[in-house]
Amino acid sequence: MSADIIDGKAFAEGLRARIAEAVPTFVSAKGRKPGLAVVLVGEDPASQVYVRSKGKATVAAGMESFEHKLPDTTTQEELIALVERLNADECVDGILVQLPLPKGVDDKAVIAAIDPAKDVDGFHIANAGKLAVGEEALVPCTPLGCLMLLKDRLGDLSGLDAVVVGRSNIVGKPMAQLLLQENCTVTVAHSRTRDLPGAVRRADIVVAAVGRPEMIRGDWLKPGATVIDVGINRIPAKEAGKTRLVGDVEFASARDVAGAITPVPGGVGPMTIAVLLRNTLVAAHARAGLPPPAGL
Ligand SMILES: Nc1nc2c(c(=O)[nH]1)N[C@@H](CN(C=O)c1ccc(C(=O)N[C@@H](CCC(=O)O)C(=O)O)cc1)CN2
Ligand SMILES: [Mg+2]
Repeated sequence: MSADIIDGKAFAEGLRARIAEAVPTFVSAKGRKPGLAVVLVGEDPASQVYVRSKGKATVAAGMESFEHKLPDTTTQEELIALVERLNADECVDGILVQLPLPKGVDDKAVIAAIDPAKDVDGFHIANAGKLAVGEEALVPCTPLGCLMLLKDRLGDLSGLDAVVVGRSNIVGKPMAQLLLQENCTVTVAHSRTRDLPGAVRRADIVVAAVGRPEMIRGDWLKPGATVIDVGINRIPAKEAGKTRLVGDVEFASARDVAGAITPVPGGVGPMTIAVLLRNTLVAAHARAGLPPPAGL
């Protein structure tokens, strides 16, 4: 058996097109574009690439992009002062502080300063709490993107066994909450789980978000399982001095056992930015007292 490949890049392009079609409704109602402010502190090369992609995607969707690039000498107080200015800016519907932040800046304190209504990353504890109790919330982009791919592939998830490998606040925990809301039986596994292959083998749905290159192997999987690989790990390639990207799942062996699998790159990654745009439009509508945009 060879698994179907879940094309996250194509799904993300479709979602971005639907967002671009929905934006004019907001513009006609409010007389301005929805606005997303992205804050980058320091010179991390990967973060610079992600921030540039977010800015371009925002403009391509017909929204306003406000980029704030600060030196890595920026203090926590200075960063929080900027967040507070963005909270007060009526033209800003979404605020995103790119992670990781430089050493010495406490990301928890910075995220806590963001107005929860503008928290398009869904990282604020007010949004995390709402998600946990099943209230309307802004939901972290990567897990919401994973859920969209799962529902597109499987339809109703009710009653399925799901394992989430990884318990981060950004992916693992919100992913587990989203799957619970879909009536899955959810196991959250992590580095101290005693029998990780056993937990994975029981699952119809595997979401891998541990940050360990190719850790989950094909012989751990239940035949026909749907595998969502959140890992983005750069490892040395065969050619000297070169690197390649791999996920947390060993793709070659998993492909022979799974029913469907996301590739790395081109699976979950592109969904993160598409869902960010979706969350920005959702936040803009909510702030304006408009009904949520349909079909997103
Ligand atoms: N404030 C935030 N910081 C970070 C987030 C986040 O959601 N909010 N997520 C990651 C980085 N990230 C977006 O910020 C991101 C990572 C990866 C991709 C992506 O499309 N990856 C490609 C591969 C890219 C490559 O070739 O290197 C893929 O998987 O196909 C998009 C966004 C951490 N910080
Ligand atoms: Mg993790």
